[in-house]
Amino acid sequence: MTEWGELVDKTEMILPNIKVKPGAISEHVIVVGDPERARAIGDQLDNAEELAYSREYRTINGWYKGKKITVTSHGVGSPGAAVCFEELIKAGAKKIIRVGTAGSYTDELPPGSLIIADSAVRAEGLTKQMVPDGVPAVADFNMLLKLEEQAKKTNIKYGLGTIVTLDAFYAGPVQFPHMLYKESGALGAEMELAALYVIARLRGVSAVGIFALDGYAFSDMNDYNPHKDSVKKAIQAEIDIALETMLIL
Ligand SMILES: O=P(O)(O)O[C@H]1O[C@H](CO)[C@@H](O)[C@H]1O
Ligand SMILES: O=c1cc[nH]c(=O)[nH]1
Repeated sequence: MTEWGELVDKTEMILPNIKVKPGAISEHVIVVGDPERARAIGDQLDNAEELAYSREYRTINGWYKGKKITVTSHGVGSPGAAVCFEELIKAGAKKIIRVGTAGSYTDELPPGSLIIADSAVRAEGLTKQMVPDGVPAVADFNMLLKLEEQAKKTNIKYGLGTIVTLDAFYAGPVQFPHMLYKESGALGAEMELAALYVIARLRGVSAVGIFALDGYAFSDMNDYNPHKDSVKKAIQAEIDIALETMLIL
């Protein structure tokens, strides 16, 4: 008897949200929040081709120094980003580097410097619906070492440590617990890394994250301006570090 599954032509299958076919991407994937950043990275690749631009998810294939790389934007916030990470993994992603921006917790890492995140605090809601409390959100150790190896070759300042993944960007009457996390050892805050680390570990793939600091997490986000030259320079530096890391993975 014919099984229902046999009637589905897998070559015609398309992932519902990122709108990419399984197998159409590289195993080496860079993920970024901003579709414009995805395009900018695509501009640095040879023979770049946009595979899809669906919702906030823009996916570009290209070649960096002879290595096939895919770049995808995942938008802002863990739930939407998680959809992207899951579908990228279904499409064939095995080594994922998040190239993001974050707010700093410390004067030792001023705007314009970088954080390489060995771990993320799960201060968001998405992973709580997926795995129990206490499950850590951690980087792949090998990818972390390789990423730091490349960062050391540059003269940009970076810190290696924990980043906090939050859901809210603009505060309400409830204050963000930034000071508590800072005193607990975190270096900065962003909005998607914990989801990436938890999902990568769950699905058996590897991931790491690097962040350009675009301000201080404690400051009033109504004055947020991530478009300063020093931040643009740091974003370019982390893109270069991520691309060079892909060559040795
Ligand atoms: O610059 P990206 O990669 O989007 O990362 C950070 O910037 C966004 C907020 O402006 C959030 O997505 C946060 O995680
Ligand atoms: O989530 C983010 C991203 C960049 N800068 C911040 O302060 N927070």
